[in-house]
Amino acid sequence: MTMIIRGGTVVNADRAFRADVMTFGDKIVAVGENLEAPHSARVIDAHGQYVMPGGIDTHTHMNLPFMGTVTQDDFFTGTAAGLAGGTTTIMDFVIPSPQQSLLEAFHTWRGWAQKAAGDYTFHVAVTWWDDSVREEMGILVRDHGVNSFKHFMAYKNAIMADDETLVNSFRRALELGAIPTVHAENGELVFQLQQDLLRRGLTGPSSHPLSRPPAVEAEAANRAITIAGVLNTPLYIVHVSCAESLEAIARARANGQRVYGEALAGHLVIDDSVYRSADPEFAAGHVMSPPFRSKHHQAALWHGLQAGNLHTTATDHCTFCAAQKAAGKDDFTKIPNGCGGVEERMAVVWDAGVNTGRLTPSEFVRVTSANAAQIFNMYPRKGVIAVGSDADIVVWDPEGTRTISAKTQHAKGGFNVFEGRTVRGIPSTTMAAGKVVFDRGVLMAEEGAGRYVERPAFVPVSAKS
Ligand SMILES: C[C@@H](CNC(N)=O)C(=O)O
Ligand SMILES: [Zn+2]
Ligand SMILES: [Zn+2]
Ligand SMILES: [Zn+2]
Repeated sequence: MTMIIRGGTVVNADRAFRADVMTFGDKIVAVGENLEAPHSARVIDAHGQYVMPGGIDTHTHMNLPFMGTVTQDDFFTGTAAGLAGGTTTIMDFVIPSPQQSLLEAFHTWRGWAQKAAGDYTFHVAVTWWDDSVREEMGILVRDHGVNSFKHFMAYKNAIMADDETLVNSFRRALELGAIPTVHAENGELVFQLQQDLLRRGLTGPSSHPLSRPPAVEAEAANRAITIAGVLNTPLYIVHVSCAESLEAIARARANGQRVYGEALAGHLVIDDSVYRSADPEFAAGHVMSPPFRSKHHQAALWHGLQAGNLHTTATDHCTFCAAQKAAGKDDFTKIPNGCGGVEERMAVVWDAGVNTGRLTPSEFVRVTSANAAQIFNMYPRKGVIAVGSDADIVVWDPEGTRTISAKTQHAKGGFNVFEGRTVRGIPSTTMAAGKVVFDRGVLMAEEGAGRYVERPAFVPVSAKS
């Protein structure tokens, strides 16, 4: 099936230019002005609109068993919601329990993801260490297209990685040409601050941010950066939420260290006043880690994106409904951590980034798609409108508006942290693997149409000779 997207302005990370885009099957086959197309081609009118690479969300958790329950969105509903928002690839996480085989967990997650409507790939978490973990990391890189390994420095007594695991795993990742990534919070400090708050009877959701102050995040970010520096490995820090972590990243990068940072759309526009709401259900709905921060930290994150010390935007989409969140109504440490956003990310970043002049359209593409594709070695298959690239394309209406609400969202969970926010700049059409999956408000996601995206290891040049 040939499709021709006519009359739009193509926006890649490097430039924006007037061009038609023609696709055949799941690939882009031509980009240029006034393209000749077969009469049978389906025409998509993009006049007055931008034609951009499909979004890549570097951080989601569909179907995640966590804190005694399972997220509301599975791989179908979660990827379908992403397609409705212009995100055509998600990067999710395989999270083995301590002592569980990484390979066994990988195959379990692969099974869950069969129903995905959009493309997906996995970071694999290293939650424990012995020689078998070392061996299986090699198999995952060599045979299964994994090139990133996640480490939770938080979640003591659950999936927290201690320094022995961090150092061994970082070293192994370097050997394999894979990149280590971290959830940077000092899990011991969080645990003890939580116990202090509970002992004082401060059991409500407003205690959540008090147990995870910025310094608790920055300590772990600094530690991960130091370990990576000593071992000479690259490092990707997920959901950077505070100025102090950003300072650590900026310092490391200024010293030539290869450190990347990720900002969540929620952290960019929502502040910590949500935890002081008189409605505990509303406050609990915003419990995620790291917590939403003050506007001071939000400003720092925007500066980080503009300065090139933050590279990607993501969501950490990890949805729980009110009944699930209520597990912690008498003890905030039992509130399942996580919020949604996979559908709203691109419109929120466009509205708060491009409409305010913080980001150009090309910089928007850089932080919503291209950088993710390059950092995780999916470029130019993903992250660019170019001949030979996947036909993952979002036609973007810069004047279209939408008021975000749980009532109209496609994700499950019945709650939306962006509730009531009106955004200007929304997808009018999303194409995934050459198929129109979202068009003028109508979602046509197909269960199982999504593909697992293998990501080759980064092979040192010397090894090629
Ligand atoms: C478990 C997962 C989702 N939950 C969260 N961020 O609060 C994460 O920590 O990234
Ligand atoms: Zn995390
Ligand atoms: Zn996460
Ligand atoms: Zn429920």
